Amino acid sequence: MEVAVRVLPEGVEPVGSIFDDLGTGGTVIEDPALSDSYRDAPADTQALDFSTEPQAWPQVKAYLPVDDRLEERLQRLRQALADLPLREKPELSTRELPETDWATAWQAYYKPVEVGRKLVVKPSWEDYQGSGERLIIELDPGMAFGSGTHATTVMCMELLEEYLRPGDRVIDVGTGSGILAVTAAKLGAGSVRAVDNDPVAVRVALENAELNGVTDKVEVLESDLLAMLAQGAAPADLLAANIIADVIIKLAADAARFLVPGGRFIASGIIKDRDKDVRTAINKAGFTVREIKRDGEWVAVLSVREA
Ligand SMILES: C[S@@+](CC[C@H](N)C(=O)[O-])C[C@H]1O[C@@H](n2cnc3c(N)ncnc32)[C@H](O)[C@@H]1O
Repeated sequence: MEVAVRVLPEGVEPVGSIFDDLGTGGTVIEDPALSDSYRDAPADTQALDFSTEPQAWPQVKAYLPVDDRLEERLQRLRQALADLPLREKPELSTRELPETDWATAWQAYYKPVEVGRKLVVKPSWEDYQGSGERLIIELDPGMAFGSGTHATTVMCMELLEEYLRPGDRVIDVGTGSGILAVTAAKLGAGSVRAVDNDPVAVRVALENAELNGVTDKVEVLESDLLAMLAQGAAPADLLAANIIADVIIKLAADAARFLVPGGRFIASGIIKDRDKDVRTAINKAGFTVREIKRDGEWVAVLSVREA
């Protein structure tokens, strides 16, 4: 059930706290004043629907399961709203929504994506009828980043296709769904060490390694960047990191330490305004930039560790 409370601006936070206490697990705030401030803004706000004149007060919405606790929760909500010391009483409305499996609704829009010359990313629940020439990366990204549809992932996969050599020892930093780790294994890497600081990503990456039958090659660890990969452990021939510019800058010196001379460093997640800063850090860490890929706002950089 959608529960909406229209309230004076100063009541938005208190209403949010009331919803928190009810255990709604999050709220939506629709603030006409905020929408008005976007009204004259250009291009990227065009998706907002201004077709109906907004009422003056903001609205706080939350969602409750329709179960035997609903009536008691609504009663507590009404009481808490009545107790708020506001100049005007908030207005409460409720609306029952059709049952949808929100957690999996996105799956309907996730289809196989061909990447580069030799790869295809296939959702685990979809069929793919290709010519049989592409390597299939089976994927269920769940709550982890890395479905193969983001420009940064695609550019990293294309660079892997181009620069990975059979038998390479690979490190994938910020593995997310494990998409780059699995791609590396399928392209012929000898071993892949994948790390992420998000335990959900670690679990999902392992599941995807299993789905693709590459657990003999892919190891997944929870780690802040390279912290859990002991210094002095086997060096790598190729290191990929699709995170964000600031993290790549922080990682560059360690990446150089982990790579053999001539080792390749694929860095992405770089927004184009930060491209120069990242390349400066990469050069300073002892790499020579060999290739730069761009797609819209995003940049990926392939560099090689100098001898
Ligand atoms: C943009 S996603 C990339 C996922 C996947 N590698 C891809 O190319 O699609 C970045 C991932 O880096 C992880 N990450 C961010 N900061 C990190 C850190 N300090 N150490 C390890 N992983 C990190 C995030 O949890 C996220 O899963």
